[in-house]
Amino acid sequence: MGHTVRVAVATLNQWAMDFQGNLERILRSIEIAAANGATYRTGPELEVSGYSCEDHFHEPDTYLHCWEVLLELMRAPAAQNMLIDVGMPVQHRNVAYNCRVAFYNASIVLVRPKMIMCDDGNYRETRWFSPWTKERQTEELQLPRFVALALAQETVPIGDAVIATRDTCLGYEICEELWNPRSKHIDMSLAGVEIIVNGSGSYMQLRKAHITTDLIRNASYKAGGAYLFANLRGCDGQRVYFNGCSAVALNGQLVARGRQFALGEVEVTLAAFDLQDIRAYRGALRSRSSLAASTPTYPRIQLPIELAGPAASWPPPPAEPHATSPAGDWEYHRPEEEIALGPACWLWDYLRRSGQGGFFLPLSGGVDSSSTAIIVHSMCRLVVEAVAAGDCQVRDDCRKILADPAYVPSGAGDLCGRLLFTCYMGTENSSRETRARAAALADQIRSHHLSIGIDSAVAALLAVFRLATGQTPRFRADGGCPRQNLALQNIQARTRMVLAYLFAQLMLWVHGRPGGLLVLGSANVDEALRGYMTKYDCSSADVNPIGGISKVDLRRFLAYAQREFSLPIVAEIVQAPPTAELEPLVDGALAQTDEQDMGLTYAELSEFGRLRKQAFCGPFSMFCKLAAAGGGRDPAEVADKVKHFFRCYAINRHKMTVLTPSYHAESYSPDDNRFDHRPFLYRANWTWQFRAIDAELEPLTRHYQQQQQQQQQQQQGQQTPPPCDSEPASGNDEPAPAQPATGLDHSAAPFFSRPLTTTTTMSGAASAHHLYLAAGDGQLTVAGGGLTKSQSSGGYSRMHSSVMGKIKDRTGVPV
Ligand SMILES: Nc1ncnc2c1ncn2[C@@H]1O[C@H](COP(=O)(O)OP(=O)(O)OC[C@H]2O[C@@H]([n+]3cccc(C(=O)O)c3)[C@H](O)[C@@H]2O)[C@@H](O)[C@H]1O
Ligand SMILES: Nc1ncnc2c1ncn2[C@@H]1O[C@H](COP(=O)(O)OP(=O)(O)OP(=O)(O)O)[C@@H](O)[C@H]1O
Ligand SMILES: NC(=O)CC[C@H](N)C(=O)O
Repeated sequence: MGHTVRVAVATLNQWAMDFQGNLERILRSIEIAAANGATYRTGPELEVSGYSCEDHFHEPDTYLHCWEVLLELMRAPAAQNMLIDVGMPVQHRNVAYNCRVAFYNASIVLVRPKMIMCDDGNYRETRWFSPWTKERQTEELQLPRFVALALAQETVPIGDAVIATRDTCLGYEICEELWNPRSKHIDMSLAGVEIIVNGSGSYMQLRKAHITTDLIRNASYKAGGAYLFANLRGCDGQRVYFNGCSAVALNGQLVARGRQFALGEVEVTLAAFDLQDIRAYRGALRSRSSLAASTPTYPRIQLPIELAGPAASWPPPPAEPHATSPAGDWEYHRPEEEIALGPACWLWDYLRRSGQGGFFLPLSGGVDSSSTAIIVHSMCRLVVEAVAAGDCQVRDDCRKILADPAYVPSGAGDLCGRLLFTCYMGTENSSRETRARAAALADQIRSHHLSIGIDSAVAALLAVFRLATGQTPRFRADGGCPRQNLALQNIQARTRMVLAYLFAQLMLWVHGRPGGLLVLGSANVDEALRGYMTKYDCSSADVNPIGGISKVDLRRFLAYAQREFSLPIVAEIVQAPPTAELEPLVDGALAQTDEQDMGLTYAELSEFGRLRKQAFCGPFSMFCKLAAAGGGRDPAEVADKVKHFFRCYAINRHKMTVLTPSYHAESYSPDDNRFDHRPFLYRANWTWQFRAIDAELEPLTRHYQQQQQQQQQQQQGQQTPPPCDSEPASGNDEPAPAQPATGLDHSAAPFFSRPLTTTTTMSGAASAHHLYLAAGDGQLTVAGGGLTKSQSSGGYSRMHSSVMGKIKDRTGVPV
């Protein structure tokens, strides 16, 4: 008798409503598990139906087909003599639950419904499912008649129970239950559950991967035991990319892990661990043991089998290409790598599942469309690597897309030349430089490139207008008013979109291939937020891989791609000032740059975007935060920028309702369709809110002016005493914090570039607000205790300004 258990954790690239494909992928993972001697197999959340079925979870068919798939799995030869659980929706007494269903041979052992739902970000679980709220209770689930008949089993326990085998005990927490402060693994592990299993549907966001790993590691460190985390990976039919990273942790250490980004549809992470190590570890945690002694027990479903076996009986380590182990050191991808890999994998899923023959991209030679082109190139690199590594699924998908049954890519360039069609669409306002940059990039990534002129199309449309109205609109440079100037820009931009769809439909016909191309969009998140885009121009496309990524991160990505993918032209693309090139040159010089046009820099926009969505700031608190961060800026200037931003945002919010579906990469995404639910008809002058800013501005401006005077005096060599309200309170100064690990790019942040310390404490709601405010980046950097309450009793606003006066930067200068 051994004590060592070998477990298999499956990472699956499932597809919502693809019951056939999902069944095959689950089966494949079971076969790999069996071939590698695992006695237990688990997989991701809702793996049978796919996670993103959404309102299909209201359809009885979805439940029916899940039970049908389950029966198929239970009958499979590879599934015999192994404890297996799968994620699927189950209805019990007219309530739908998101469940793990455990079975052994021909018997369903337990149905464990999810107890804590996820409703943040892109998640909407309570729209379809209810949480199981009866703690440590089970009921009998009446199996559907055809299942009962097939299995000769009428009912199965459903509820908050665990499975006790002869040698160990196993329990479930499903995805969000790990993220919640009352995580289910805590009570279960105190009640003697040794193996905690988490089937997840966790999607990727930039800089998020470490969170899941930390949670798993911490869970098994504090509670002891084995923690099995199985996640989905890829695009299952929605904007998100499921994040992979399935892992096994034991007593605080990761012992096996799967990949975050990969094209393979099935990956099985194997791990073996000694149950005695869990017992020894837990026994030595004395505080845990005394708590465990008084912890109420769970209903235990007795299963008379053994999960452990003598290691000698196992087959030799896997020759399987899809099996990975062990963990080694967990390496996180940097954000720029995440951009290179995540959207690339997502695009691959989208392309092969859409049945289209490739991509068409209007390539302007600017940062955004170039980033999109390079992401497709990155996708081609991944495809070539996977084919070279022997992934037949990827090879076959590739052949199907290209309609070439014998195709083997000779390199990423070769594949890119067949999959990606780029097109520069110049007008008389386009410069030689952007045309040349687009051509050079196409050459370096080896896309199939065209460079065309669209002036005749624009002229034809304007002729129709002239004929109908007798009027000829003029550019500003020729004496036209802003309305005419804008209309003349937008007609160029929209003509590009019409032509893009024409070329996408016909380019494969021209090349003698069947099918059409998906049109790629490259509008970026910040421009969308500001409304600096033409509705239904090339920002409207079939799909947009960069629509959730800020310009700041895109630039980092381009720098990375230049190096890693050897694309020298990218240096020029990054350095060139972003411009739309829709207005005529003035005296041969560029008359239009994006930042000038927008009245905001991209760095500022990025900051506003974060404050609006991630910090939930309205105009007033956005102003307060930015004014507090100071950076030596005139508060009046900050107020103007904030108002300008909110005005533009309000006027243009309607554009978010028709944003092209894009890869979800950031929690500040303004995607109105799924993620950022707001009105699209605003009172754009924000009367009430802007008045609050103005009231706040007055004392701040006074203070700012004082400060300016002081600095001038200091510069003139005069020693002047500091104003009384900026006197440091002794003992309260803390050293300036190290650069916080919040993901904020301080090098690019215009307002928050200086970490702050404060010399005051505050009380009540206002103080909490402003403590955070002073830090400006989610990190409290405030000296503790010892200060009097604000003298102000005159309400929120006055208290705020008195506090503001006491906030200092690291050199002690009040801001
Ligand atoms: N609340 C509301 N709900 C629904 N629709 C609303 C609306 N308010 C206006 N509209 C409609 O929206 C339309 C106006 O939006 P739109 O046509 O986009 O036009 P508009 O926003 O006026 O102009 C496009 C903007 O993009 C900028 N731009 C500059 C350079 C390059 C590019 C580029 O794309 O290459 C763009 C340009 O400077 C300008 O700020 C109109 O049809 C109007 O009736
Ligand atoms: N001269 C052009 N040729 C081809 N496509 C263009 C051209 N100008 C613009 N586009 C397309 O229209 C989209 C929106 O144009 P816009 O001027 O707003 O560019 P952008 O969002 O700043 O992107 P980029 O950085 O790629 O120029 C671009 O991303 C690109 O796909
Ligand atoms: N499916 C879920 O329960 C998601 C849980 C979690 N909040 C995540 O982002 O991964």
